[in-house]
Amino acid sequence: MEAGGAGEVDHLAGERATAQFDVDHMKVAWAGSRHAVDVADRMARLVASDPVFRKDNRTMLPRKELFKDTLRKAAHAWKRIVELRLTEEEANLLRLYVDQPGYVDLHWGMFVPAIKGQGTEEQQKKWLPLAYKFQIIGCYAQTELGHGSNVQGLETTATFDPKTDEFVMHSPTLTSSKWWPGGLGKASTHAVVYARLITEGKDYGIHGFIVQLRSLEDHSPLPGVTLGDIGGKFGSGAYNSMDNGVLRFDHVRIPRDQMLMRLSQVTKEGKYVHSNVPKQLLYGTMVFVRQTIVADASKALSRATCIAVRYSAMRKQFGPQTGGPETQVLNYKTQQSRLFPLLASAYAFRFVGEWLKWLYTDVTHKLEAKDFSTLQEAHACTAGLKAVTTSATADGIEECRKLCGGHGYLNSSGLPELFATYVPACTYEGDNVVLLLQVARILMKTVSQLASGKQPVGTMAYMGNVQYLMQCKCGVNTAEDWLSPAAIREVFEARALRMAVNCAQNINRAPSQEEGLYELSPDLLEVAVAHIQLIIVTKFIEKVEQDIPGEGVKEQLRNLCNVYALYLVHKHLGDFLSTGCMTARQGALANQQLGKLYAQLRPNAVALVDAFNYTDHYLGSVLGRYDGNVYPALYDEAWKDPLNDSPVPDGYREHLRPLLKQQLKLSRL
Ligand SMILES: CCCCCCCCCCC/C=C/C(=O)SCCNC(=O)CCNC(=O)[C@H](O)C(C)(C)COP(=O)(O)OP(=O)(O)OC[C@H]1O[C@@H](n2cnc3c(N)ncnc32)[C@H](O)[C@@H]1OP(=O)(O)O
Ligand SMILES: Cc1cc2nc3c(=O)[nH]c(=O)nc-3n(C[C@H](O)[C@H](O)[C@H](O)COP(=O)(O)OP(=O)(O)OC[C@H]3O[C@@H](n4cnc5c(N)ncnc54)[C@H](O)[C@@H]3O)c2cc1C
Repeated sequence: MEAGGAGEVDHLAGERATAQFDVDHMKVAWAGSRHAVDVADRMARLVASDPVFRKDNRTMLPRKELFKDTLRKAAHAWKRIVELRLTEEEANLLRLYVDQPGYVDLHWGMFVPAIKGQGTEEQQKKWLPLAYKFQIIGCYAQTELGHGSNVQGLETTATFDPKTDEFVMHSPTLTSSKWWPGGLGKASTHAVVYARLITEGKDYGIHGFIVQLRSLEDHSPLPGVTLGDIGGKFGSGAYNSMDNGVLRFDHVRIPRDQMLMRLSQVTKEGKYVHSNVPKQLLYGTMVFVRQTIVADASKALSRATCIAVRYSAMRKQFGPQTGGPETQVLNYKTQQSRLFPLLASAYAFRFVGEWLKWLYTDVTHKLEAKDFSTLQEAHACTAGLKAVTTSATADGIEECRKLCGGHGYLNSSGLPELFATYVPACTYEGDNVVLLLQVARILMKTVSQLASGKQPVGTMAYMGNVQYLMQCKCGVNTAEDWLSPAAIREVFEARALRMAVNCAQNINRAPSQEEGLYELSPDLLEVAVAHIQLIIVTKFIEKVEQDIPGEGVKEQLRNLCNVYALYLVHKHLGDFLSTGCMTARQGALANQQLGKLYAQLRPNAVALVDAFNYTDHYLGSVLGRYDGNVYPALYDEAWKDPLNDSPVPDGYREHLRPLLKQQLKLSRL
């Protein structure tokens, strides 16, 4: 927990004293409201003080024990949620702070939303109460051994039999085996299974079905159902607590009313009826989860930067040539230029995540009123932001590990496990490249419609300003000019639009649209990234323009926003120069200003990560401790490794002793 207890020394007190803003108010800005800070605080402390939720031994547990530990924690969490009558908000936070991937994530995160989004009212009435009380455990079984990205390529079949009013679920090939769903391997009793609907001899494509997989009596797989875990995954601990599973059906029968029938129905005679709604609503659960993944990116990156900032403030290496105390590594300009953009990105992702949640809620309300006009915007924003934020976060966690030097490589730093747990976010819920290509295709469509005078809306509205943005010149003359939000916004808009228009022109030169899209797909990725970065920068600017209480809080956020934007200008300078948005001199001025911003951020760095309000339990890092007392913690942690249980290791008698004795004999010859 945080420092302040009797006898504790705050080794970072000096750093905290230099902060130029009110940390308590920054906590509110980060969490979204005073209420959010208070609830999070209570739940984090509840978890941290409960011995069942201990996790410092997690990377040393063999897989079977780790899995059992996950079941124990999930059951205990549920017991506490019921005993304490926690609200949904409190329960979600409690699960977050337990911080161990497990079947409950998929049960609450995908199974329940899939039924809510795609089930009829009657189906929701039947299944949701069972799920809410954990009388059934569900997962989301979409991906197969042969196809994940290409959902329309899935092979599992659900063939309607009008004689018995049932669907027959079948896995016709090895590649049709469901493969990857979390919670499927060992825990789930039910799944929402995506399969090709076949009725009256016709294949109507992919639809969702609720299928019971295991007995509710003894948990054994039901007849015709083959189930198992797909095996160990990257890293120690990490995502290995999750039972990602394999599932095969051998002509398994389910009642007709277990097809999720909100979007389309099959009558008892076998007639297929599609409601008058876009087919893409079938992908609604993925859109929902992609939106939550953006919020999670800021959590993961803020954890990593919290560890790296605190440790860098405490770690010292080298000193002035003239002697004197050694230098805190956080004072090295190279350390700042690697770390501060990541800190700024954590804040940027937090605020764009907040905005995306608003967008998602708004679109959901419109869909309920049968207004589908914002579906494309929701898809483009969730897909693109999921891709850009998860890739940057995965890279950022690894950079934080390097920023902590050798100690960052130890499991006790928390960073290897954080990375191993986080990195599949670049793949699940849509491979990032596949998702960015979706965004790019929508951008290409928007460009092609500009000539007809159709005005783009939402986050693409800037493209309507094509006449101006295609020829405008950046007005920056001094480094300080880069502090203008209007100047920043304009270069990001001009870069994104010009890249999109250039790409569209190149595609038009190809023999066919399809060939053009295929040949230019690497360029299309960059077009999508430029557009999504514009959204993140814009939402950060808009956040800073709001009324933000607390001494110095707005100034710090403005500084972080400028760091984020100018770091991107520096990193993608090639784009900005090649599209003619700015000159090389203006690029140099941006970099000059970035250096000044880092210097202003430096005295606030530790307080800016304190504002995340993470307990030591949640951080799970000896390097990121609130009190900065790193060395005794590192030293103590080493002795907890099972290898140190005895001074002479197992295996000495069989493998070391004979070797050493033989060397002794040889030396006597
Ligand atoms: C409290 C919450 C806690 C949450 C905790 C969660 C923990 C997470 C743990 C991780 C679990 C992981 C789960 C999974 O991974 S589940 C499996 C996810 N799988 C995927 O994401 C597959 C990706 N593939 C796809 O989405 C589609 O196949 C793809 C979009 C790539 C292609 O679709 P399709 O074959 O239909 O073809 P098109 O590209 O031609 O698209 C046709 C039109 O549809 C539009 N479109 C596509 N997707 C969507 C969408 N989602 N919404 C709206 N519209 C969509 C597309 O733009 C095309 O439009 P046009 O016809 O106008 O061009
Ligand atoms: C930890 C984890 C948890 C998961 N949980 C679930 C779950 O609960 N439920 C579930 O149903 N699924 C789950 N999945 C599966 C996940 O959704 C898929 O792995 C993901 O959608 C990627 O699909 P794929 O594996 O088929 O990759 P592939 O599509 O085979 O990707 C391989 C490579 O091909 C590239 N590629 C593919 N298509 C294109 C294209 N059109 N253009 C250019 N490049 C392309 C990709 O960029 C990638 O580099 C999980 C996966 C992981 C790793």
